[in-house]
Amino acid sequence: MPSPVFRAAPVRVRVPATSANLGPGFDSLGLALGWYDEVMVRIADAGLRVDVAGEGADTVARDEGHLVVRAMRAAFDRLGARPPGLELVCANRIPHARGLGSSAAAICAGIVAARALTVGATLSDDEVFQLAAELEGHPDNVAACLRGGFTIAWLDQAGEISDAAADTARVLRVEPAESVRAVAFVPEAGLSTEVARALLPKLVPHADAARNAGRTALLTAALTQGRADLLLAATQDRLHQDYRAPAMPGAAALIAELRAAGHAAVVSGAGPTVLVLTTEDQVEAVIKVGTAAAPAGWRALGLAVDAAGAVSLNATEGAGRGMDSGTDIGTNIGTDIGKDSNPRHGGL
Ligand SMILES: Nc1ncnc2c1ncn2[C@@H]1O[C@H](COP(=O)(O)OP(=O)(O)O)[C@@H](O)[C@H]1O
Ligand SMILES: N[C@@H](CCOP(=O)(O)O)C(=O)O
Repeated sequence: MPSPVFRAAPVRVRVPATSANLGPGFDSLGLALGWYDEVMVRIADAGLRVDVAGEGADTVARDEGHLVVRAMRAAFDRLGARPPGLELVCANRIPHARGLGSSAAAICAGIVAARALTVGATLSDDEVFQLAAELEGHPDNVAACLRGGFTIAWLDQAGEISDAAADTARVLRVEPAESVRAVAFVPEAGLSTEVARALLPKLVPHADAARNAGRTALLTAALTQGRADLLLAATQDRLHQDYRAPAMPGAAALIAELRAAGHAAVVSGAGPTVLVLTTEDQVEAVIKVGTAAAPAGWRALGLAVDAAGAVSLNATEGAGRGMDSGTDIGTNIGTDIGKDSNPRHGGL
C-alpha cells in the first residue's frame, strides 16, 4: 500500500466545550456547548511551531508536550503517516481545568486535524472517538465534543476492570429538545480533572448507585422531551459531587443556592464550574439567582447546545455527523444565545 501523503492546504478545526456527567450520569452523559476553541494546522517542511492565543497562552507547552500536538501524533501513528513538520495556530476560548472539557476539545481537535490533513489513509468516526477516549481516559467529554448535542457514552469492557485504553468506547447521540439551554458559572481558579478524580472512592453504597441509575434515565427523558419540570429531580447525584465538594466549596454552596431556588444546578464535569440545565425562558432568571449567590470573580454565561460537534472547516472527505465540513467560524461570533451557539456574558 502507498504511504499516506499530506494536504498542502492548512486545515481549520473548531471544537466545542462540553459538560460531562450533568449530575448523575458520571463518565457517561455529555452536552456540547456553544463555546469553541479553533486550531489551524499546516504541514511544514520540518520542525514544530505552536502559536497559542487566549486561554492557557501563558501556561501550555509549545513543544511535543502540547496536548493538540500529542493527539495529532497519536492519530498520525494510527494513520501510518509521518509529517515532516507541523505548524499550529491555536485560538483558545474554553477555560482550562474548569470542568468544561478543554482537554477533550484539544484532543479531538488534534485527531480531527490529523485526519483531515492525511490523504491515502483515514480513520473512521468510530476510530477517532476510540482514540480520543483512550487519550482522555474517559469517554463522556470526547463523545459530546465529536458528535455535538447530547450524548450517552459507555465502554464495552474487555476485562474485569474498566480501562479506557483496553475497552471499546461507544456513543449514542440523542436529540435534546430545542428549548434546552445551559448556564455556566465559571470560577477564576481551576481544578485539574486528575485531582478531582482522585477524590472519588473505589466503592459506593448500592443505594446511591441505584439512585443515580434512575436519575440518569430520568434526565435523558427530561432533556430529550424538554420536560423542565423534571430537571431538578433528574439532576440529583450521589456518585461524585459530594466527594468532590471539599475541593470546590464555592461551587457546592452555589449549587445549593440555585437548587433551593428550583434550578437544576450540577458540577460541570469534574468541576469547579457550576452548570445549570434549563430552558430558554429561564436563562435570565438563572443568571440573576446565580449572580447574586456566586463568589466574587465568577463569570456567568448563557449557552446554547452545540449541534455540530468537532468540525473540520475545510476537509473535503465525508466524515459523518458533526465532523464534516462546516460553516465559517467567524460567522457565529458575537451573536446572542438562542439565535445560535455563542456564550453571552452576564457579569458577576
Ligand atoms: N487547547 C489546549 N491546548 C493545550 N493544552 C490544553 C488545551 N486545553 C487543555 N489543555 C491541557 O489540559 C489541561 C486541563 O485538562 P483537565 O484538567 O482535564 O480540565 P478540563 O478538561 O476540565 O478543562 C490544561 O491544564 C492543559 O494542560
Ligand atoms: N466524567 C469526568 C468528566 C471530567 O470532565 P472535565 O471537563 O472536568 O474534564 C469526571 O467527572 O471526572
